Amino acid sequence: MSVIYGRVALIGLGLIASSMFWAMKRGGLAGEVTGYARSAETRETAREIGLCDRVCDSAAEAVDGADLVVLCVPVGAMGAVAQEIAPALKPGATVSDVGSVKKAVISAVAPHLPQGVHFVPAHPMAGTEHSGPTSGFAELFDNKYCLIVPVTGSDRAAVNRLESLWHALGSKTDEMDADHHDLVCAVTSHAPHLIAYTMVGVADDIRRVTDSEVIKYSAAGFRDFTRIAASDPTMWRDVFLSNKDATLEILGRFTEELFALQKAIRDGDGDHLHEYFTRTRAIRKGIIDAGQDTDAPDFGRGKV
Ligand SMILES: NC(=O)c1ccc[n+]([C@@H]2O[C@H](COP(=O)([O-])OP(=O)(O)OC[C@H]3O[C@@H](n4cnc5c(N)ncnc54)[C@H](O)[C@@H]3O)[C@@H](O)[C@H]2O)c1
Ligand SMILES: O=C(O)C(=O)C[C@]1(C(=O)O)C=C[C@@H](O)C=C1
Repeated sequence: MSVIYGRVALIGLGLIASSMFWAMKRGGLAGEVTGYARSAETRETAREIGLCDRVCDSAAEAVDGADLVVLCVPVGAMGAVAQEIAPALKPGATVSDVGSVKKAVISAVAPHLPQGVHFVPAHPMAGTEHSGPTSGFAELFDNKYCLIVPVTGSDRAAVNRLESLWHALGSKTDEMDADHHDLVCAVTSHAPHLIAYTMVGVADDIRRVTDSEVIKYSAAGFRDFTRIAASDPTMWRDVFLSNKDATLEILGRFTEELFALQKAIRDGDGDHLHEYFTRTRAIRKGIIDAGQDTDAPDFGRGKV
């Protein structure tokens, strides 16, 4: 593959930025990648592990001369970071982000960007429960979607160039508007995380009664919940506070359905439970048939 941006700056050196860096190196997609993180400890770790060609001690220094700047900080920090880097941005540069919420990030970032700088928000639908500079790996984005959320007046050439970077990082891309993005992610990612956090919290309360049995006897189902519930607290606090409306809408529907299932159990309404579980099983089969569960081992195929 060939160089897509001469100079890329990554602001915030955690899971997503480090994975982008290793994937850019894998494909030779950037001439030079600079990086900046707020904490001196993170910058030191980045230097030690060779994360970024040059780790800078200020955000302004990192973005100086960059053709692409990617904001990889928690959603609640995006506005302040945009304000900090704005005076140092090169005219004609593209600013993008990888935030899990789009409407709030666009409102926080766009007002700070000078004329002549292109803003192309994006969101890779890929991650793990790990965070920090040592957690990234080049394959994270392979076969995953990256959602591109152009803003009003986004320059087409800048959007296409960013999409070509995500393709070269291994991802498929789709474009959508911010409202739609935030609703889709509330369903597919944000509400599920809150449910996992809650379930693990409930188990932790019960553990005090049953000693360590909850962990000792937990099989795959609960363990998967604990993986999700181990995700970074700062990141997820910011996601819920920034995608309030869509998350509350989905949680409202979730609660209604939960109550209906609760009633079916109390009433001994097996038909209701069976129909419901048959419908959800078909959804899983649809995902696998569409080849979208790239993490699923073969045991899933053909059996559901
Ligand atoms: N983790 C995921 O699964 C995932 C997936 C897709 C998108 N995202 C989004 O990507 C972004 C980064 O997430 P991550 O998982 O890489 O997080 P992370 O916690 O691994 O890394 C965040 C980095 O930002 C730095 N940081 C925090 N505040 C800062 C500030 N004000 N200025 C400069 N640096 C600052 C932290 O020190 C850390 O290095 C978030 O907006 C998140 O919503 C995360
Ligand atoms: O795989 C995981 O651990 C994730 O939580 C990744 C996940 C998701 O919910 O799918 C988390 C947040 C994102 O913004 C995008 C992807």
